[in-house]
Amino acid sequence: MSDQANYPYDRAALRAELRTLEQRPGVSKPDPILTVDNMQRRFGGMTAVDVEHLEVQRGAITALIGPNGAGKTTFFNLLTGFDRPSNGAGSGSGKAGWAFEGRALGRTNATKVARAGMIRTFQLTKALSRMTVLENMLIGANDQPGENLFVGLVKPLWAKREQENIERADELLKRFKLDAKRNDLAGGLSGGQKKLLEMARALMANPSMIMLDEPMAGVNPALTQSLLEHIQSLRDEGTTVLFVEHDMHMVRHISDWVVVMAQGQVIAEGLPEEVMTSKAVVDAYLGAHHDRDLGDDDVLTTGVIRAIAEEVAEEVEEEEAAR
Ligand SMILES: Nc1ncnc2c1ncn2[C@@H]1O[C@H](COP(=O)(O)OP(=O)(O)OP(=O)(O)O)[C@@H](O)[C@H]1O
Repeated sequence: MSDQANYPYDRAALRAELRTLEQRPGVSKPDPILTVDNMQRRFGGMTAVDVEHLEVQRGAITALIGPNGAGKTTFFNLLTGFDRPSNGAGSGSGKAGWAFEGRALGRTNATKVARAGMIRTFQLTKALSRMTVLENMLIGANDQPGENLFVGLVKPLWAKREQENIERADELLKRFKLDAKRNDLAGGLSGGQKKLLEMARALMANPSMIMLDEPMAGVNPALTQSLLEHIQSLRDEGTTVLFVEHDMHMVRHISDWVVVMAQGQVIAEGLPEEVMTSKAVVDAYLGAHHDRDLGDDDVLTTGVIRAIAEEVAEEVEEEEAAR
């Protein structure tokens, strides 16, 4: 799928390498594709994001979890140029600095971040819902003719590029089993199909890293497995995946590494089976939920945390017994 189709992916080797790392916030990774330093975002007197240092491992699926209001979406917005850090960006002391593939992104706008290969998914807005599935896909291409005056002026090149984009869109629609919906309005798709379209659209730009904001939200069980498989196959083809998700079963099953945020800070990092049951993490969730009435759609309730902790403990015991 991505340009790194020949990436020598070996999940066991990657996991083994990650297993050797110290499990603490800000730990260095063997091959980081994204590094973040000193990123702060305040809204009035409230600090929504305060990340001292974070590295995202190339080729891995990294989950970003944390209780409601932890700052995950704000952090995504900052990384992708849709928001600006309160402490400014650049290399000066006290400023936020972040680099993708070694390239500083602090002063880069959202379009350029996307061109650099870091693409996030977007929910279907009203305007996008009124467009067809194919039109949505074409919007995802990084080199839309309309965007580039020079290409727009050179008509034959323009037509060729558009044809290539259509071919790529058709390939992706087939892969995501949306080809039968190609000419339907995107607004008419089911919740799960919309999620697939968001992912397929992001892939039009051939990203080296894809950022998914709650890929499982609103997806019915029939499509859950298919979404999980798509995410895993992206990773297996060499695309780095960073995703925010509340569905802890999904996090546990597909992540190679988990980063936990609470109150704007990274409070823990590690292997899913270890970090998700660590005391600091459970306390962060319980603390956040402590004085609040949980809505029905809060997937991560105290009961779920306990159930996962028990499930993980059983698996660890079985693994140990098998050794
Ligand atoms: N534009 C804004 N103006 C004021 N406060 C904001 C704004 N955006 C986010 N916040 C606040 O910043 C904090 C972090 O919010 P954010 O949406 O990033 O958290 P989150 O971890 O993504 O939460 P959730 O899991 O519920 O989506 C919250 O307290 C939120 O109310």
